[in-house]
Amino acid sequence: MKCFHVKSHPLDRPAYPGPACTPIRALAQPQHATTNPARKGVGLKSGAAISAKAARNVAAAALAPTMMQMQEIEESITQISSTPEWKALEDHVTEIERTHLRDLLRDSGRSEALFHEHNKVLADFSRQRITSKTLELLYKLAERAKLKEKIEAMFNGEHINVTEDRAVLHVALRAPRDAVIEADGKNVVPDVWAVLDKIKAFSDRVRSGEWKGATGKALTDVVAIGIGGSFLGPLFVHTALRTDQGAAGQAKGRQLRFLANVDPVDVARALNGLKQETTLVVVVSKTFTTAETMLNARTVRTWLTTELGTAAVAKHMVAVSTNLKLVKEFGINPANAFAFWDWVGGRYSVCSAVGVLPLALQYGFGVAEKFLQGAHDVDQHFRQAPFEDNIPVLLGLTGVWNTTFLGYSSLAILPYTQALSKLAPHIQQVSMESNGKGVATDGSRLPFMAGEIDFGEPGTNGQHSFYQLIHQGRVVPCEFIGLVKSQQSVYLKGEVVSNHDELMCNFFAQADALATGKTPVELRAENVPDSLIPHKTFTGNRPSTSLLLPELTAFTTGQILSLYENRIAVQGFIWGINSFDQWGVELGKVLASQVRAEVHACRTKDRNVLPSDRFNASTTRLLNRYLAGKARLLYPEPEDVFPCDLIDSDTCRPPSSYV
Ligand SMILES: O=P(O)(O)OC[C@H]1O[C@](O)(CO)[C@@H](O)[C@@H]1O
Repeated sequence: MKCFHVKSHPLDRPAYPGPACTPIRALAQPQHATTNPARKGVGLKSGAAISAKAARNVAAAALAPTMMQMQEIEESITQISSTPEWKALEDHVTEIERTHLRDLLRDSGRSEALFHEHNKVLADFSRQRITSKTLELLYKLAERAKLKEKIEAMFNGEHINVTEDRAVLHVALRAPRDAVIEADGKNVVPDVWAVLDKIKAFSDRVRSGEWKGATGKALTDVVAIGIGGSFLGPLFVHTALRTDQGAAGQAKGRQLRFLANVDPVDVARALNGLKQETTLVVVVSKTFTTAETMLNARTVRTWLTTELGTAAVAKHMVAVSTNLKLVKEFGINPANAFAFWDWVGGRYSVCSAVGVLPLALQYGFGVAEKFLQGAHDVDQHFRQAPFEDNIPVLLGLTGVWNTTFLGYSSLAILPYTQALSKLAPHIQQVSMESNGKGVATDGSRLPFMAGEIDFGEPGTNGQHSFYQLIHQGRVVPCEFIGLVKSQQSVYLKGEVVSNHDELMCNFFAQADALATGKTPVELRAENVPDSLIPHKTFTGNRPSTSLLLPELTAFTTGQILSLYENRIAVQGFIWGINSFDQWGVELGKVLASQVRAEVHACRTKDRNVLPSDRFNASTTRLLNRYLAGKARLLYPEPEDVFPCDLIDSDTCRPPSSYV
């Protein structure tokens, strides 16, 4: 195995040049009020001790009208946990604790009322620990939290992302061409469709072979470089479509791969077996400053240009970003850049060029468009259906009920199809980066835990992994997703059921097993020895929701995406938090850059030991062990011109002339 060393490109910016990432402090936090970075120069003095109310007023006066509207919405409800509606739900918990799902499920009228359907998406909430009274109380909480108004504020392009002073309009990315959705007084839909049209034209040219690489060959393979929201959503959709017959038929002879991790192992895996002359690289980064993505982009650019020459970048590299200036500085022709906008959050960007470009290159624009239509379909349902019949709202409300009131802090996402194996990783980011917050939108500290811990695996694999815990250990609310029809049909003559039926038998059985459990009485009736009865007893009463869809296509994949995105928004709106910023991610980035500076100093100056005052004793010791290790690699001084040489991985050193 060889590794290669990459010289810096003349067009590269200095390392990690992004704006200083000062985590925002709460606007209205009494002891820590400070400047809102979204409105430079109008904040409060750091450390000033003022009342929360005064802070809100000063901050509000300095904010845009749309942000003030949002503040007004919040004004009457902060904190949601001090309202009578919240208290009523807390009191209701004792009533629910006296019930058991085993009994609740005997009431067929209740079950009937807890089924909801939208455009063939069937949702069964009957295995949630709820009664009609629970729902009534949750609707009252939603009213108190101004859920309806907040949903409207989102669709109307108000700046509900208050800490970044931005609209949150990913719903506009999947709106039909003739829709009107305004952000800051401008209809954004024509801009969205201008980019979609550009993607269609470009992907048609690449797929037809009209767009040729540097050696005149058609580009059949695509490597999409991006991380977080610039990776997980597109990977989820690509994984969902790979075995869909309609989509797969469009992808014959083509490959789509992703490179996310800055780990050189991921580079090696992503490029393994690919030929530069038939590869198109899509660099996907909203900011175009993300350290991992930019290093990977430079690495792959070197992989291309070493083989094909510098001019090949024009034919082999395109970009998706909101930062077209940096795209140009990187060396990608702006004509080959696909824009999106700051009103699209990274984790909500799969319906922008972030997802649509790689998907259109792989499956054709028509398939990608169906995905957008599916997401739009559920957006419409979310905006229009009464809460009592609104699947994303009910998913969100039951999520709040489970997490906040019943105290179950996690959620298992359990699709019974391998094609949805990347749903849980995507939703982990959407949910946990959105709702993993410790402060309300006004900056006051939350007196309760927001957010939930999301994880999941496709059934039945998960059953042989962590289901023991969810059946008998901690209570983990589950979301089961099943399909009536599989993407692949297999039935072996003589088998009791088809392969898909076998899979789905588990889908139905698991939800009931969790709800009803198994009692000692039942076990005795089955002659289970007394010594084993405690081990085989399952208390049951473990909540779940089942979603049943007709099949998994581009359209229904879009529906699933919108169900989750909007469910997560509902939870954030109820908790009174800003689900659309991610300041928590920044702290780690800042610390990583301090470590990077020290590692660089050690590598370039052949300094063996870190000065002891840089980090704590633990980190210093670990870093010293790392720096002294076998993988030690000496860098040339920065001014050295360093050709892209392959280095032997045994010594992991560049050629001796450069050391
Ligand atoms: O698209 P970018 O700007 O490279 O950012 C990648 C990801 O980094 C984050 O900012 C933090 O993980 C995400 O929100 C985003 O999706």
